[in-house]
Amino acid sequence: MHIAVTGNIGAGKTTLTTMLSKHYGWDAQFEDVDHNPYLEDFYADMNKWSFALQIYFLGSRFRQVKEIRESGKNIIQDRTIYEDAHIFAENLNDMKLLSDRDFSNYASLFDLMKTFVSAPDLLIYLKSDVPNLVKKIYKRGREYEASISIEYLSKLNQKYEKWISNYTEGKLLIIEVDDLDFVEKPEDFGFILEKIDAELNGLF
Ligand SMILES: Nc1ncnc2c1ncn2[C@@H]1O[C@H](COP(=O)(O)OP(=O)(O)O)[C@@H](O)[C@H]1O
Ligand SMILES: Nc1ncnc2c1ncn2[C@H]1C[C@H](O)[C@@H](COP(=O)(O)O)O1
Repeated sequence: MHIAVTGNIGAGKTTLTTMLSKHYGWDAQFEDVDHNPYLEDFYADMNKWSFALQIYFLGSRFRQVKEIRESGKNIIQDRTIYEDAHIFAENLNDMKLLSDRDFSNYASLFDLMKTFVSAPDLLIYLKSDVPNLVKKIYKRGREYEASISIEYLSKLNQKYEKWISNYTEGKLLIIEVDDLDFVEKPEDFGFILEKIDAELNGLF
C-alpha cells in the first residue's frame, strides 16, 4: 500500500509522515532536502536556479516512485511527484521565474515519467492557511527559507486548492491542520488516526 502526504511548505508533512510511519510500521520516504545541491541557491536566486532545482526534484521523486513500485512494502511518502509539476514548476512559470521554454522542456519530461507513475492508494492533504505556514516555517528555522515570501506561499496555496479540487486519481483525505497540534496533543493525533483508519478500512 502506498500512502502520500501532500501540502504546502510548512504544513506538517514531514512531521506527520514520521509519526504515521512509526504508528503503522510503514516505511517512510522523505524529500531530498538536506542533501539537495540546489535548494539553498534556489532561494537566493530563484530565476537562476529554478530549472536546475525542478529537474533535480523530478529525478529524485521519480527514483522514489520506482522504489515504491519495486519494494512491495507499505510505504508512506512525504510529498508526491505531482506537486513538483502541478504546484511548484507551474507556479514558477506563472511568476516568470521559469521561462516558457524551460517549462515546456520540463513538462514533456514529466509527461513521459507520468506514464510510469501510479497514484497513491490514499492521498492525505494537509490544508493550512498562509499565516500558519509562516509560523511553522519560522519554527523549523531553516535559514535559507527565511526569504520565502507571503506572495510565494499564497500562490502555492492557490495551486494546491485547485489541484486538490480536481484530484480524482485515487482516495483523498483532506485534513485542516490549523486548529490541530498533533505534535504536542495526543488527542489531535488520535483525531487524525481515526480519519485515516476510516479511509484505510475502505481500502481493504
Ligand atoms: N500541527 C502542528 N502543530 C504544531 N506544530 C507543527 C504542526 N505541524 C508541523 N509543526 C511544526 O512545524 C514545523 C514544520 O513542519 P514540517 O513537518 O517540517 O512541515 P513540511 O514537511 O510540511 O514542510 C516543524 O517544526 C513541526 O514540528
Ligand atoms: N518542486 C519543488 N520546487 C521548489 N521547491 C521545492 C520543490 N519541492 C520541495 N521544495 C522545497 C520547499 C521547501 O523549502 C523544501 C522542503 O519542502 P517541505 O514542504 O518543507 O517539505 O523544498
